[in-house]
Amino acid sequence: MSLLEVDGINTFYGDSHILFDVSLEVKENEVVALLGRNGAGKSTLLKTLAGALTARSGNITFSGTPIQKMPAHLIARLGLQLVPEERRVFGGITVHENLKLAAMTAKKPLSFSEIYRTFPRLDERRGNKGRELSGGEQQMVAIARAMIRDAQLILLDEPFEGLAPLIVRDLMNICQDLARQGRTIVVVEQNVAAALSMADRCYLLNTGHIVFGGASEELQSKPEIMNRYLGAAA
Ligand SMILES: Nc1ncnc2c1ncn2[C@@H]1O[C@H](COP(=O)(O)OP(=O)(O)OP(=O)(O)O)[C@@H](O)[C@H]1O
Repeated sequence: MSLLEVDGINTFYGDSHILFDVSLEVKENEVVALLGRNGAGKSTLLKTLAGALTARSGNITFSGTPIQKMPAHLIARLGLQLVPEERRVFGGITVHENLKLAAMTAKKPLSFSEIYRTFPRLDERRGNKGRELSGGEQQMVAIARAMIRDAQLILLDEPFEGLAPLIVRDLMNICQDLARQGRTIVVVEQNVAAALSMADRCYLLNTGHIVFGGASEELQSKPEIMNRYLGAAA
């Protein structure tokens, strides 16, 4: 059984039908990329998985539990955490305090030493306020918060947006480390090259429909699909 099974979900904003019979699966320890042009429905899909939006039909099973009707905070407690695009790091408190707050809402938080081993940069910056951090460091705090809550599945919405190439590389390494440590990652990213280089598999969304699902190398070997659905982004 896969860690996450999504079967035929349909999501709406009011009357606007955004996701059409979306099905996919994510296995333990995988890094899976969700790709597609602006407006394809990638963020809507992540929000539906995390319970921030409710699908009007279809099923979502996480670790064997049906979650499609569950509120977001309960889904988070089961071990599925969304790291939203805005990062939402508290600027007025330190890195360590940001992590402490996240740990307080966890069922079984990880130790700080474990977190700082994975994020040595945050160890160096643990006494700095959130607002003093670079964009890349804020992204690390956002991911570390999901990790300290012992998330099994971490959904990352455009984690590399606006970041310099060197910090993107650091973050990619961290994501691959997390997968090696037994966590599973789904990443939505406009930086197609970066997403494909870190993902084992990928799904391609076009106007709310899945038009490709398979190994990252398989997609890379199909330039006609890359051009048709990703265009200049590829
Ligand atoms: N709150 C909302 N109310 C109504 N429509 C929305 C809302 N949020 C998004 N949409 C619409 O849903 C569609 C999918 O948006 P979504 O943000 O999921 O796409 P995306 O693939 O993540 O694109 P991007 O990379 O631009 O964020 C778009 O047509 C968008 O205009």
